[in-house]
Amino acid sequence: MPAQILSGKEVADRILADVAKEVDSLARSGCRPFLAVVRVGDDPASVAYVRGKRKDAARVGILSEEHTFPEETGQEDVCALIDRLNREEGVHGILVQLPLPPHIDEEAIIERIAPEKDVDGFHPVNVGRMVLGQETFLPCTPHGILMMLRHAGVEVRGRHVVVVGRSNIVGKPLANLLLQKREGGNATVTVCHTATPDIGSFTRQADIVVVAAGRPGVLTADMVREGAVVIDVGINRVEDPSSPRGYRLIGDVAFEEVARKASLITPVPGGVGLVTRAMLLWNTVRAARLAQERRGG
Ligand SMILES: NC(=O)C1=CN([C@@H]2O[C@H](COP(=O)(O)OP(=O)(O)OC[C@H]3O[C@@H](n4cnc5c(N)ncnc54)[C@H](OP(=O)(O)O)[C@@H]3O)[C@@H](O)[C@H]2O)C=CC1
Ligand SMILES: Nc1nc(=O)c2c([nH]1)NC[C@@H]1CN(c3ccc(C(=O)N[C@@H](CCC(=O)O)C(=O)O)cc3)C=[N+]21
Repeated sequence: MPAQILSGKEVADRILADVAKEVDSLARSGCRPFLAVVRVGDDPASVAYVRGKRKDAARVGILSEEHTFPEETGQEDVCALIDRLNREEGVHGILVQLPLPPHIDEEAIIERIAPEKDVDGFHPVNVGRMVLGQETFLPCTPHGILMMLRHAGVEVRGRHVVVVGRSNIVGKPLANLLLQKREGGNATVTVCHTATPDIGSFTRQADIVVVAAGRPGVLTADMVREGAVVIDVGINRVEDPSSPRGYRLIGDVAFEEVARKASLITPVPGGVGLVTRAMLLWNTVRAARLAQERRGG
């Protein structure tokens, strides 16, 4: 039986409808949510992300501003911009696109962002709060994946989830959220990475496989159990002269063959990425609301 497609569009549209309502309510009290995006260089997945965010923000009435630096920009210039954005009352969310070029100290940049404006949920304070199960900005991609599973009626509790990838922005926080003793969690979680020998021996045991490796073809049909749920996070560029941009985006999963075996699978494009964007705007309106409350509004 070929898999059903778990589309990100439907999930994202629902979230964005809620976000738009919250934007209206904030606007009535004189507050317009504002997101600042900082990009250094031209990482392809970041370019795709920025393009999509701008579109979604405009659609729900969130103001967004992009600061784009050339690849060779130094640490101090990026820090100076973050300091300024931290001070600006009208800026509610700050997102620095990752990865940063190798000469820039990524950790120092993330720590520079005021935690209350860290709509990515990457600041150590927010990561700590998340791990402890406290209220905070949840990282957008892992949170979006939980929303997609819930939307599709996929029960996570008691299931074995195998996550391929352990980055700070996807794999690690996702594994943590799935593990937590609360709604949307309670899974048994295995995390694979480049030091894992024979990843297939783990993914074949999974009820749910999430792939966030950043390499096409990391998950093939022989690596999944019949009826598994497959979530593809990867965003990879492949040349395609027939497409207007000269390239198209594909995920990390060998989609055609895996779809023949899985029960449910997310597409790329049109999957996790769209929901990630919606969760970011969700965090942005929440940051705006919290800022307004702090000012006594
Ligand atoms: N759709 C969306 O919303 C988003 C998509 N992305 C995309 O998802 C992908 C992953 O992103 P990100 O987590 O930031 O990437 P990173 O490159 O930071 O991390 C990749 C992780 O995957 C592991 N890995 C890489 N290759 C393999 C392999 N062949 N087998 C097993 N493990 C492997 C790495 O292991 P090790 O730690 O050992 O190096 C690492 O832990 C990228 O394509 C990115 O563009 C990212 C964020 C959001
Ligand atoms: N600080 C930071 N936070 C991130 O969350 C972050 C990041 N840096 N760096 C890059 C990766 C990648 N990422 C994507 C999110 C959505 C789409 C997305 O919207 N994809 C559309 C396609 C868009 C298109 O076609 O251009 C889709 O899959 O349908 C893509 C990529 C977030 N990331």
